[in-house]
Amino acid sequence: MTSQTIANTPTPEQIRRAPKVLLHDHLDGGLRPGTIVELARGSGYAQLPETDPDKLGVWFREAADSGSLERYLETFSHTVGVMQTRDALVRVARECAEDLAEDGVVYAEVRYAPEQHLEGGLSLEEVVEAVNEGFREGERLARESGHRIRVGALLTAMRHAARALEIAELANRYRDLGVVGFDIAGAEAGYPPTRHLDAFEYLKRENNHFTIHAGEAFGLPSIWQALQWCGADRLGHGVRIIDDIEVKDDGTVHLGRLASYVRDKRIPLEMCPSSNLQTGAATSYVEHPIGLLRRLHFRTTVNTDNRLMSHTSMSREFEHLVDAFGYTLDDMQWFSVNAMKSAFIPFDERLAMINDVIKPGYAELKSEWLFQQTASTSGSTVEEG
Ligand SMILES: O=c1[nH]cnc2c1ncn2[C@@H]1O[C@H](CO)[C@@H](O)[C@H]1O
Ligand SMILES: [Zn+2]
Repeated sequence: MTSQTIANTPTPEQIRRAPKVLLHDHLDGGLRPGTIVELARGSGYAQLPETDPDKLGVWFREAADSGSLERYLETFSHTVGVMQTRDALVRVARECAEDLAEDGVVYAEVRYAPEQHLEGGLSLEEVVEAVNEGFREGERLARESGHRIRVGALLTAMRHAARALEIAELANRYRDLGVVGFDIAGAEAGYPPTRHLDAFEYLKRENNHFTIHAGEAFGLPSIWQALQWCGADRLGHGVRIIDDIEVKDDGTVHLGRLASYVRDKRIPLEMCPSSNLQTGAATSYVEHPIGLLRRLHFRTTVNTDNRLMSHTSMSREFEHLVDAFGYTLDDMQWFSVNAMKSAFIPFDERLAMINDVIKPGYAELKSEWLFQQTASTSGSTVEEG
């Protein structure tokens, strides 16, 4: 191993400081346990399984660790349950932006389903405006404590419900006003994305952007529909694309037509390793398809999905991947640039984030070893030649 590769294996501290880009994070999957307890107390929500924040955090992680997407999703009734007022939404969104910024995320697209936050009498518009306000506050507070982050919202429609067109119209109305795109989420098996074709066709006519949760709890047909019937710009998870890739005994790799299409068209895959382990979409970090997909140069990105349920953060996801695959700061930069290229904000802004924020951030981290080595070993590892 050369000194360069030793230095390039990032420490947890470097991973945290590295500029990271997050495309797949659910607002209602990332609350601080302490906030849930306080919001429940304030609103009279009495169904929480624990009222001690630490125990509640453990409860979410364990309950979500069920091996099935359906059971994983049941835990959201408690977070959604305390997000029914304007103040609660502003607070949760503000803390989300602050927590991501603290973790070194410089750009995030955070999604939630407005239709799930109407029980306290808010309108869809009031929900969107409250969340946007929280994100703006969080960005400002982050800046005051020395972090820079930009957060855009994705509006999600629930795939078992029938409000997708309405939510797509909402996303279009709030375009350039804090909302950057649209998504569908919820149980995948039995709810193919083509159920919501009208919403996707509407968004295409409006030149708007959308991603679809596909290839998580269901396989290739779901990915195929999301791309070829619905026209998704990105795939939420998409891990099952691995079913269309054959690795032969001699190490050669054969891609089926769909996997080839995904790679050739540079379709971004929003991969969420820890979440996949909990829902049974993958068996371990080492065996997670992200390793192969990155090697094969698919447009792979690293994401959190639900920081609360998966007890994770962007830094933790990268720590797991560094452990499993020996990734370096160069790999981290590759994932981050991939994610930024795949964001739903305008091209010039993506480019500026890549050239003026992400690349300089990694260059700074990557250069640190030069100075550390000079100071600590004063030339003892210099090779003759
Ligand atoms: O990994 C996932 N797959 C599918 N649906 C999900 C996942 N994580 C969260 N949600 C669903 O998206 C809603 C809006 O944020 C959440 O309430 C949850 O039901
Ligand atoms: Zn998700």
